[in-house]
Amino acid sequence: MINVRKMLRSFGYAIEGIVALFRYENNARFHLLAALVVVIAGIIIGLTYLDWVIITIVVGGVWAAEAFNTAIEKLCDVVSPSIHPQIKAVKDLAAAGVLIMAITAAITGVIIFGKAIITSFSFTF
Ligand SMILES: Nc1ncnc2c1ncn2[C@@H]1O[C@H](COP(=O)(O)OP(=O)(O)OP(=O)(O)O)[C@@H](O)[C@H]1O
Repeated sequence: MINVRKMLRSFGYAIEGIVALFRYENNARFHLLAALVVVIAGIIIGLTYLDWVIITIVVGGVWAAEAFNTAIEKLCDVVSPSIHPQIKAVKDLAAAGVLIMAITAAITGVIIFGKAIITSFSFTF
């Protein structure tokens, strides 16, 4: 049996996590702002249906990576508040995950917006 009440409670905790992520985490706020700029630019330039699907997946990926990274950082700070080489490795790897996803998003953006700009230019001339 699926316990719907338990599912709704878990959903509420996840929403609390999203609110905390964007309220307190500087990098997450930057990624939120970046996504906003992308959406505005996408509307202005008139991206296609498929472009929006890809951008949605990539933006969601960056935010999710940021959430996992923040969770790992917080866990590390509880487990080992003092300096430890393994904690450094864990935090650096978690941060690498975000960077990899952010670079992927940036490359995706260049490809999608590059194509859209070239297409609109070839219409103008
Ligand atoms: N306990 C620790 N032991 C060893 N190195 C650490 C430790 N805590 C942090 N570091 C090093 O400092 C880097 C930054 O860690 P920190 O927890 O300050 O993350 P941050 O990216 O600055 O995020 P935030 O600003 O949200 O705290 C880590 O990637 C790691 O290299």
